[in-house]
Amino acid sequence: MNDSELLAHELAHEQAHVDAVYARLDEATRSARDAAQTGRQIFQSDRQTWMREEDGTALFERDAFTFQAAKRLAVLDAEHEGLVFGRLDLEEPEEREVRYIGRIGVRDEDYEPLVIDWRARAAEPFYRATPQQPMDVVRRRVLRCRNDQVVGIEDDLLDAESNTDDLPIIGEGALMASLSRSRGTRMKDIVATIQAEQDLAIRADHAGVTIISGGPGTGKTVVALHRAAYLLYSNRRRFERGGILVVGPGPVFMNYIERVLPSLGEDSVVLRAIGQVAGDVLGGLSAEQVDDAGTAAVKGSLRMVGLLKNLVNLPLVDPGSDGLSLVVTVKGNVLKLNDAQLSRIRSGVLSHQRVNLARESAEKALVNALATQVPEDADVDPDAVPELITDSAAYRDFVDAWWPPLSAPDVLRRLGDPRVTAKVADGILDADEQALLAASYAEGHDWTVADMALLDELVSVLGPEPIEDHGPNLFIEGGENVSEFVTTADRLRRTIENDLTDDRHETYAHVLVDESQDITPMQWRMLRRRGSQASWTIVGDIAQSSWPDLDEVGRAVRDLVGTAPHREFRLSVNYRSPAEVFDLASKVVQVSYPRADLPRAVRSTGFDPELLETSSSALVSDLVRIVDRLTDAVGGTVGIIAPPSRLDALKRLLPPRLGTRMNTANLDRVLFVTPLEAKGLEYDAVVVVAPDEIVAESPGGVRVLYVALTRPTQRLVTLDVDGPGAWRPAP
Ligand SMILES: Nc1ncnc2c1ncn2[C@@H]1O[C@H](COP(=O)(O)OP(=O)(O)OP(=O)(O)O)[C@@H](O)[C@H]1O
Repeated sequence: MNDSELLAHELAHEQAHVDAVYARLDEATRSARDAAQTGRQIFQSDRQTWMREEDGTALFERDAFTFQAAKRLAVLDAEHEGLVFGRLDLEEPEEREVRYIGRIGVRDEDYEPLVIDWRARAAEPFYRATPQQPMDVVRRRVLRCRNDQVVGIEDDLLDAESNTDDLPIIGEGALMASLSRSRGTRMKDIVATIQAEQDLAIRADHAGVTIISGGPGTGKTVVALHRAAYLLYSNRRRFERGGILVVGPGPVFMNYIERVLPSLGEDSVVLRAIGQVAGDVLGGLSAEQVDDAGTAAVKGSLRMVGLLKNLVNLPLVDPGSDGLSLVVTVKGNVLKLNDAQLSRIRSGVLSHQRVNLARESAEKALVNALATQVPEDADVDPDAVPELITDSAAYRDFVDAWWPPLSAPDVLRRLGDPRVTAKVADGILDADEQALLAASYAEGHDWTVADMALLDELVSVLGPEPIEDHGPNLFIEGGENVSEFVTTADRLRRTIENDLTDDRHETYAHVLVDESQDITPMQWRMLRRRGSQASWTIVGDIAQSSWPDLDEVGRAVRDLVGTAPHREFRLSVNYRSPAEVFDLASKVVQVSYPRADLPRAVRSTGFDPELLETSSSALVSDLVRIVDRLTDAVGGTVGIIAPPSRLDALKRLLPPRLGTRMNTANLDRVLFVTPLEAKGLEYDAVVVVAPDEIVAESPGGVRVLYVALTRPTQRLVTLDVDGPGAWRPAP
């Protein structure tokens, strides 16, 4: 057989197995549908009985495994590259064993595995076996499928000693083939080509804190997402019920990664940009806008904790020159509390209760203090005094102004008044920092990402705002959906048990934080409220941090770890950047951050980065030419990474001029982002506009330029404006 006959023969052979898997799944889908139907009928015929989905399923235990597979198949994303993607040929003492590996496990009628779930122990050798330690694997085969058709095969021979006459070896390796494919606007899963060091991090124990570090392009994000899928597989009860939260830097990034988990058959993980995390206690409020570097540094700092406490304690009512006072007349007796007495009552109550939960106690304390002033010989029934006080208009008006329910946004907005900021920030922020803070809350400002953590902090200091009680809602919507029925009942029970002392944070059993080097200390506090009982996966690279104080970043993670069990993994290979590009990027970052963890780039393209120059007036026309050329040169995306001060103008001016040369499909391949928005993303070709301005405009300086330079998978062009560029490394 010649090579192409051999390939055709092998493809046909693998296709036969894949066909058998799909046939079995069709059968299982039918039986799953019948099972759901029967379950629903039982549920509907006896609505008084509590019916759990598991109980319904138990009726069909004879093929529960395949039933589950069919259920999970329903959530598998259509964009993935095939349900079955791998095959292992193992040398067993008796005979050769063949194992097929896939996104989900499937068994035949005799309960024999047709496909093993990639997360199962039996699939481990697919990822871990090496020629040095073959783990009994003779040949590892990656199958490339388009829908249910096998279209390609890539083999690795792991045990060269073994007799492989019956095992032909095809292709040049799956990893390289996968890395050189064009990138689209969505991240793809790597389930067919996970590397051994990545596999260790994915399958690490769930308890405590798992830290995954590594330079740009080492697969930290994609590994973290596969870890979420692995945790659900290995401990589904705990993590599906308790929930897994994945936090990333911004909405563009969240859109970029959102398809990975569905392509692995998982849709129960909550993905949130850091500006959306506090939405659970803020009525869904979220933010995308970011502050300028100086303001962001102030708002992210732990010093805000003390400042916000001062803010909450600052009375809302203007005390006037004589200070606050409360005067009530009861049957001709004048009762009075002065400023100092009122302050004492306020701090006494707040020493053990939060503002929004303490109004009742504060009123009790006020009434007691006033009642003791009624003379003993007064002509009043002592038991009637409290009611006489609380009925008086003077008392009611005073209490409403002195102790109103406070909303976190209203409280934070008070910082827009420089006099308020000066009072609460005295001894905490210097004058310049106070001015930045006050200016950022001036009339008409929008909430920023950093504000979300401050609002969250305020909610936890204030306590939840009292909500109007309309009584529990006993009507369940969507009654046919059995699992929702249970969830609604659970929620109801929780509300009754926890009542008002509940902070209403959503909490999770596992929290996975990506780009953790950019999480500010205030944001860590916000995240920890969502994971007080959780285990954690923390992913990041300090050398890409845009936060000015790197020690603070390290301290925040150490605090989180505390005494919990923890483990660290370092990923050492850069799968994204061509060696030519990464060589330049490493030289740039090392100048300002010599400790940067630099991975080894595995690919080279033969194209050196192009370091070009232009002038402000020629910038747009030069960019048009460059982008035009790059869209021809690469099959996927072209990213234009520009400093924030230039981005809007480029977004406006460039597309109309590009449009005259390109069709719409090509225009969709051109994307405009700031370096901060580019975090975690990648493009086939990248133009970094005005690198010196990127350094100057970002709190992280050169580290943020490093992020921009490490985004391309194939071509890099830098474009200095009005000068040769101080950022360029010495030749
Ligand atoms: N084992 C693998 N097989 C195929 N592709 C991989 C593998 N590991 C990583 N990649 C690819 O390398 C690229 C970089 O991965 P990822 O974005 O997860 O890296 P990262 O470490 O988070 O990068 P950064 O820190 O720069 O954001 C992605 O295109 C990813 O699909």
